[in-house]
Amino acid sequence: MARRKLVAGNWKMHGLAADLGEISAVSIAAETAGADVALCLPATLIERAVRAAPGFAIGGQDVHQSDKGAHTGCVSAAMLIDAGASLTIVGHSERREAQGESDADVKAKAESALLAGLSVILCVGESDAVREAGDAVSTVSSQLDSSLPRGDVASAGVPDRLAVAYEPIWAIGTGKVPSIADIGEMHAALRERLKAAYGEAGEGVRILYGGSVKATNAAEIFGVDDVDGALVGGASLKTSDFLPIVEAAR
Ligand SMILES: O=C(CO)COP(=O)(O)O
Repeated sequence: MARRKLVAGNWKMHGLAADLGEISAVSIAAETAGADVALCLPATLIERAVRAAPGFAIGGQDVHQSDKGAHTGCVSAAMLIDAGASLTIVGHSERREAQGESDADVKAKAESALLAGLSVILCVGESDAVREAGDAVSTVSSQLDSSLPRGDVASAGVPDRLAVAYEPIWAIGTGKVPSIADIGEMHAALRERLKAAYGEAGEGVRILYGGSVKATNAAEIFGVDDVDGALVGGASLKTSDFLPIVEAAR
């Protein structure tokens, strides 16, 4: 099945008003790109980015599972939408690790975001130790099984508004990338899990690769079956690094 590629940048804890020019430059290039393009920004920058780049897909990096309440420091899906966001990341390994988010938390976050009308990039990925032990595919498959939105929420958001990002933890920010064969094996396994969860609709869910994606390796990674785009960290911060990756997805 032909799926349009999605190249999303995750700015993590980077980005000030001085960087709005980078965002508007990406948004202009995105108008003629052969792929969908998005930037997931710190919450503080979302509203100004939406003003600087009208019509461009701006996202958050996390969302709380509740609509509102006594959750100091958290942001709800309604708040992201209110700021002009159209998507959000959930389940990034940096949050799973540092904030102790479980698969059940990630599932609840994805369901809350989809119900509110956001698109979701749901991240999964294995540690170095799991990869070394030969358990990467089984571990990440079961992580996906227990993080995926289910029930009525799933049918409202699948396949158009859900993407999965496979991000091996050991490849994030390290310059290390799995072999092309390993990426292909993992993405094929995740496609099977998506079809098991959603039937044929699982064919439409995009599976992104993330972890040290650069202009120099993007084209080869995008050529792998069931790689439907990328979630890019460090190389999304500068237009000059990011746009060649977007171009490689054409
Ligand atoms: O974590 C990532 C994107 O969410 C990947 O980060 P890097 O592209 O910097 O390795």
